Amino acid sequence: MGAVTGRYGVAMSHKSPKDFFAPLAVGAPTPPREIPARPSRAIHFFDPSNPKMAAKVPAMVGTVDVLLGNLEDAVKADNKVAAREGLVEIAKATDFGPTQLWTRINSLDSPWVLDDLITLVTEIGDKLDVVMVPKVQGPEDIHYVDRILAQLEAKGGVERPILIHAILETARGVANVEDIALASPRMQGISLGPADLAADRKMKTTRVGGGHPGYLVRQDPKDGDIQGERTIFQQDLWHYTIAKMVDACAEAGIYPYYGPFGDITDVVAAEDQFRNAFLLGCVGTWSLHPKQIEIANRVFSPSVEDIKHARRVVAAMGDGTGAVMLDGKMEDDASLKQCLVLVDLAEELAAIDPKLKELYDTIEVD
Ligand SMILES: CC(C)(COP(=O)(O)OP(=O)(O)OC[C@H]1O[C@@H](n2cnc3c(N)ncnc32)[C@H](O)[C@@H]1OP(=O)(O)O)[C@@H](O)C(=O)NCCC(=O)NCCSC(=O)C[C@H](O)C(=O)O
Ligand SMILES: [Mg+2]
Repeated sequence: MGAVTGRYGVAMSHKSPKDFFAPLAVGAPTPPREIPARPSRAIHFFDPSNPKMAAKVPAMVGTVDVLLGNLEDAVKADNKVAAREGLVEIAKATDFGPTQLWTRINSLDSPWVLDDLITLVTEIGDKLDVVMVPKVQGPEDIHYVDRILAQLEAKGGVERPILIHAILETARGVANVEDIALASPRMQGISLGPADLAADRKMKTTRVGGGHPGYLVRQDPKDGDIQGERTIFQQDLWHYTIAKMVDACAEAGIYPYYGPFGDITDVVAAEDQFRNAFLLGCVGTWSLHPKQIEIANRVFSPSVEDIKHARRVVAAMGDGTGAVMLDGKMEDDASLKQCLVLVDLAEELAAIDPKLKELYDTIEVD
């Protein structure tokens, strides 16, 4: 098949389904056909060049689903090499048990990223689960990282393919989100990067994620009295982007995440933001401070009430077809499927979280 023309008349070439799943370097591991559903409720960021933070990492193993050594923004330019080397040291010295180890590399237009990839994959490639790539603009960025990872995995003798996670933090990235999600069999997921995205879009916010009191809808005036008391409803600045990202991820069979919530002290609003993302289909969020881990673990685990209801529906639906009445509400094949999303998630989480297992095991279905 010949070349086709994509957006803006740019020539695109086809790849056969067989080639899509072939290693991109001789000796590299075969890319995965499915991305395993591993719990990742909180992706906890730490700066490996910060001795205080680094010292806390070993004790966090088992308390958080993902530990992420951050090399990009929030690490001072003078500390980039120290952060990279610090991550290698921590990874070599730590047994991560059930906790995944991820990294966020520097952006693809930075002078550090090539050394980030070379060092991390050849030194600790066997311990790294996922490489998070910031400021992804389109599938070409994923193809670039995909090929380099394959070359380095082959060079370093890495036996398990390292997965790729993209951050959605440019307007062009949002426009291309479906193509990004489908760009490689290594794609694990996508996170919202609200701070960079706001800047790139020229939104007039100065916060790292969360809402804004000025983005609102006001109740209509009563009896034409525009000066009278009127309720205001603050709106969600991120709804459109998160929903678009969730659809792209669902189509590709990968996982969507909310990103950072920068107001560390406002644990209430952080919980709201995380819950909105959970309800909309995200599987997790970032944690920037230890106090955000507990919030994320709680919000991204189905509640006892949800699981109790879901199991009642599963039991009532028998072979899964037809319609039944439960507590005055109609349940059918489609609501059963929604309930199974929660039941399956509870099982995945219970497998790695003994406290949740105990909690879910005690639920009695009447
Ligand atoms: C936000 C922080 C700068 C706050 O740090 P600090 O002022 O030190 O907080 P505390 O005094 O409350 O800290 C108490 C102790 O806990 C340790 N600590 C703090 N944060 C972490 C952490 N993330 N991991 C492990 N340990 C942590 C402190 O060292 C204190 O220790 P001790 O003194 O021994 O008791 C800081 O939390 C921080 O830098 N967090 C990470 C920030 C980050 O990674 N930012 C980048 C991601 S967001 C982003 O990039 C935007 C996105 O891309 C977008 O575009 O939207
Ligand atoms: Mg960013």
